[in-house]
Amino acid sequence: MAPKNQNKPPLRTLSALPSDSNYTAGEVSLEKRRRIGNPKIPSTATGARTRQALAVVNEVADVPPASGPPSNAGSDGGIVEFSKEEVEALLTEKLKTKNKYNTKINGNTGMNVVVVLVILLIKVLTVKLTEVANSEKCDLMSDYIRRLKLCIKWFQQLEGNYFTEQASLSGMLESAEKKCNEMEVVMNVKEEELNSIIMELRKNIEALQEKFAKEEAAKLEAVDAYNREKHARDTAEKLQVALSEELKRAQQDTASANQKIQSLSNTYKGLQEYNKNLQDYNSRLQKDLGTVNETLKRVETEKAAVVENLSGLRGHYTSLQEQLTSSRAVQDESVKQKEALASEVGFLRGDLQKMRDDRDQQSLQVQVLTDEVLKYKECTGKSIAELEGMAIKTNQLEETCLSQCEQIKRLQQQLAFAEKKLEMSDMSAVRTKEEYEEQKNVIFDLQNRLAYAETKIVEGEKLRKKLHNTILELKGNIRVFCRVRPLLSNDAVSAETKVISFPTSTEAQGRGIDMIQNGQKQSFTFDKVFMPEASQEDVFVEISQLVQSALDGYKVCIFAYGQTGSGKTHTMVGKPDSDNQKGLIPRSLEQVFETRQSLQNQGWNYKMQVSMLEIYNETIRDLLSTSNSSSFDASRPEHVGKQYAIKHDVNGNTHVSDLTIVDVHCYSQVSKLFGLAAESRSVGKTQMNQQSSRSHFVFTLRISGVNESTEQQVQGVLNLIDLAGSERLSKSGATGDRLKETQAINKSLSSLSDVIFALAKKEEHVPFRNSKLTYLLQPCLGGNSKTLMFVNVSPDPPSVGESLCSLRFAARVNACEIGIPRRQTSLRPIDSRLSIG
Ligand SMILES: Nc1ncnc2c1ncn2[C@@H]1O[C@H](COP(=O)(O)OP(=O)(O)OP(=O)(O)O)[C@@H](O)[C@H]1O
Repeated sequence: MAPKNQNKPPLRTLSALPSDSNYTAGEVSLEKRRRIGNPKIPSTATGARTRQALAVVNEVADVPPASGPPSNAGSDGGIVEFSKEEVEALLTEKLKTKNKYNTKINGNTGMNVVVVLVILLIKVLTVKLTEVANSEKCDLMSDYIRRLKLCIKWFQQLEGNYFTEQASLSGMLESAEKKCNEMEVVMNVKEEELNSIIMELRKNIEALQEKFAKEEAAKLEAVDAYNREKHARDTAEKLQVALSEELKRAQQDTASANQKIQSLSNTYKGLQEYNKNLQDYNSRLQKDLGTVNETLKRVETEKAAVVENLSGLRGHYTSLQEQLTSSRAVQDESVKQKEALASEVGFLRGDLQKMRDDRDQQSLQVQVLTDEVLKYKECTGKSIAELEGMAIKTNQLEETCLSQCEQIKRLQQQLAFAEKKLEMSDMSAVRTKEEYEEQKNVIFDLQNRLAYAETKIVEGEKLRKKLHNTILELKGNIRVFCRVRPLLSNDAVSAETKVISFPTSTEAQGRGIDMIQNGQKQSFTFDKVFMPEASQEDVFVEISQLVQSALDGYKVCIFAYGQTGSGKTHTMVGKPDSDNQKGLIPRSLEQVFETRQSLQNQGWNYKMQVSMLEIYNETIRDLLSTSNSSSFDASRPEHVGKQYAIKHDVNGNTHVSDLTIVDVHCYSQVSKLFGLAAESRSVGKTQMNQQSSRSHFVFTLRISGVNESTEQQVQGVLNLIDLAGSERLSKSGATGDRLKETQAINKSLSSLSDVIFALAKKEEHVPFRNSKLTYLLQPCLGGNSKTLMFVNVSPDPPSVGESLCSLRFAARVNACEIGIPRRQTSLRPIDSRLSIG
């Protein structure tokens, strides 16, 4: 970096200052200073003035003047200028004349001139005072004093001028320095500006260089492109030339083909004309044939006329005979002429003989020549054979050539056809590509829409699940349906003994049931009451939503509760092979598999597992175990060691050890499993429809669903249970094993009832008795699980007591669930039989 003062303007020396008015005084003062303080400076310009000034002094001091007298000599008011020499002369003069007054002055030559002069003046005054008497020298002294005064005055003035000049110079110097500083600031600013401009310019240069490089590259590319284009153009031109030649040939071919076409068309026209002529001819012939036929007819008529004329002609014949004789006379004359001519022929024959002789000689000559020719021919025979061979070969080659030419033509035609085809396929490929691009865009659009629709579906599905669950929750997580079976043929039927009726009031319609016992009517209300005529389908419609909940990942438990023979098995199982009579279990499974199929499109993949067990006398039996036989025997080796222990994990899933769990993919598989289970039940298949079921049948479907696209997972359980029929111990009259059986059933039903009842009341503490059925179902009964209880009722009058028992329990559950306070219900406490342990 340049030093700071480098850019400063050079300071002006006084001598370098311009000669404008501001500096005039300075110049004058400088000149004066030179004259006074610097004796070395030659001052020829001031020589005249010096002499003039000295002249004034010399005139007074009696010094011979060099020029005329000074203008202001002797005047106190005028300013007399003194040069250094004059001042020195003045001092020297004084020293010469008055050396005795001041001997120290020589030693003070270096003092200030003014001080010296003042001292001198004082001394002179002193001398004047002391030596006033000396009148001779008085005048000289007074003159000398006057000049000294003048000199002092001049010096004072000079000094005053000098100070003012110094002040003005210092002011000028300051202003110059100020200006310099300002200038320096301006210069600094300008320098910065210039630096920034330089930077910008550098950047511009770099950008321009980059641009230049790019443009250079672009130019090179353009040159390359130009070269390529040029090359392409050359080849195109060559191609054009070749093509134009081909075009010419093609045009010639076209012209010849046109000519051929012309000739062919001419021929065709000729043929057409010929054909036309032939047709005309044919028509003419047809016409002629007509005319000939007419002529023939005419000829026939004319023939008759001719026969008529024949007689006339015979007369004419005789006249002709006469003409014949005259003609014979003429013939005789002609014979004579013939003889004359025959002699003439004899002469001519002699001439002919001569001619023949000549001919024979010539024939001999020809023979000789022919022999010679034969010899030649023998000689050339071989060559001819070869020639012929060659000719044959040539012919063959020509034929080959012709066939090849034809082949070439055919190939050329094929080539042209193929080229056309190629062109067309190129065009179609371009079209196909365009279509492909369009299709791609369409597919992309569709994919976007699909993704959007899928997200919508997923959202919709979530909403549906939520709403579905909300609806079910509003309906109640524990619901109770009552189903009354129709009277059977073996039921005791009479109009008077009708024990069940259904209220028709708006409030209770479809939900209420009245039962009469001993003339007293008892009313019950449920979520839904199915009358005897309700079909299996009607019942299923009401529970199908729960099946959907199981697919949505909830635990669902549907069971049928009721007295023996009230229709539990009919409701839950029915006749699986009959479309109308199949029960809830087959229908639910059908729905599950149908829904699984439809949900597959939404990305859901379900795994289904089935297990079926029976709880008989508080013993769990695996109905799908292949080792099962028609009757259960705990002592059998295959049954030994299988504990079927029930365990619940932290996730609320139930596991039964050793229980057979089968993966199923369709309803038919489950149907087969039903057959297997039926054979394994404690009541044999053949006895199933005749005997009451004395065990609880638990069908469990575990549903694991994964949706990979939405990364959702569900774990649902569907328990479908056909409970054993309840029976009063007092009524059953059972003893021994039958008594044990009934006690076990009652105990488990009582336990289950207590749990459900507690859940319905939303009690925090759920009672649990030592019942395997209750323990097995426990996770499926509480929390967010959905429970549906069917209370099956028989309309058979002898069953009224049992029916009332079931209805009371179910009605209480229902009343608790829908929030009716316990004291407002007119229901009696649960039947004591349910507490029997
Ligand atoms: N809604 C109905 N319609 C027609 N018949 C029915 C109906 N309900 C039950 N039945 C018939 O009544 C009889 C007894 O029914 P079911 O065996 O289902 O009773 P249950 O309650 O299962 O008896 P248990 O407890 O002794 O097993 C059967 O013959 C059955 O076909």
